[in-house]
Amino acid sequence: MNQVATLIFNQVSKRFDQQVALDGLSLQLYPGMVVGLLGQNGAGKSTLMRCALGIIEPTDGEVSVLGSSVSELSSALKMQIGYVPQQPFGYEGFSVAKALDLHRSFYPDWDMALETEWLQRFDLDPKQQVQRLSVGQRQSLALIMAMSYRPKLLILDEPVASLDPIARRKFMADLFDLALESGSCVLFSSHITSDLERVASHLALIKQGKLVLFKEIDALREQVKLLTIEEGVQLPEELQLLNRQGSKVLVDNFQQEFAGLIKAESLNLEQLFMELHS
Ligand SMILES: Nc1ncnc2c1ncn2[C@@H]1O[C@H](COP(=O)(O)OP(=O)(O)OP(=O)(O)O)[C@@H](O)[C@H]1O
Repeated sequence: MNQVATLIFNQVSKRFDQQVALDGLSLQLYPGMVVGLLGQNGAGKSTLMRCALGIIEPTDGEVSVLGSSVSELSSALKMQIGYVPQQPFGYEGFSVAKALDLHRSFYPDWDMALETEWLQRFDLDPKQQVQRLSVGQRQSLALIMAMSYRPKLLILDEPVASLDPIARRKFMADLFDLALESGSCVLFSSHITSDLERVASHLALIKQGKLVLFKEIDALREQVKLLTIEEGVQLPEELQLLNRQGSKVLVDNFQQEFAGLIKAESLNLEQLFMELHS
């Protein structure tokens, strides 16, 4: 790939006292990717995102964003990054319109038409006071604020957790369109595997701070398989072992049948997640 990577993690570790939150994690994301980040509670998803934003510093390793070390990002590059945390965020005492006015003033590339369209999509009333919005409505407002300047890197920490199913579906579909249209790279975490399967171009799976799988969603079904094998069978070298329970073996990079293989099953994302953690 000749493009400049939007986000690079190079052997990044983060420890909080004795707690290892990220463990030698390497990852490269490029424009147009919509990357779903999946992992158990406490796996390190938020820590990864906060390192990518420069909110916290890694204990070891390097993070670079849009070609610059994250600790030395210029103001111009910072304006190319959008972020919605798990729990947004201030603007109490403001109406939705006033909050947007203020937020917009920081971003010269703000797309007013996009803002208006998304206010309507989320059915947000510009006259409503921010502190009277429901949790889901606040989340929607935070999303509009993070997306309306069409950032090159958009980081969303469980963006749809508080949205109702209709708003969630719409949001996910729009997110994908927006990324395609503007060449943005999107990194989002979600525990809703069906959303991930539907909209993400890539899956990044983390377990105890380690990246155990990073793959195009379309390649998952073909290459990640739950194998049942005969006792004592040696696995072919090309297979990458993800988990093992007796004769059941979860592998990546499956290519062809081999002697001693009884069965090879494809898994959906939820099944894969369960098998990886069994
Ligand atoms: N500021 C902190 N101080 C101490 N430990 C922390 C801090 N932030 C995160 N951790 C620990 O690091 C680990 C990873 O946490 P993180 O919030 O990244 O997980 P997560 O995958 O986002 O979880 P969830 O799905 O529950 O949001 C956890 O064990 C957590 O307790």
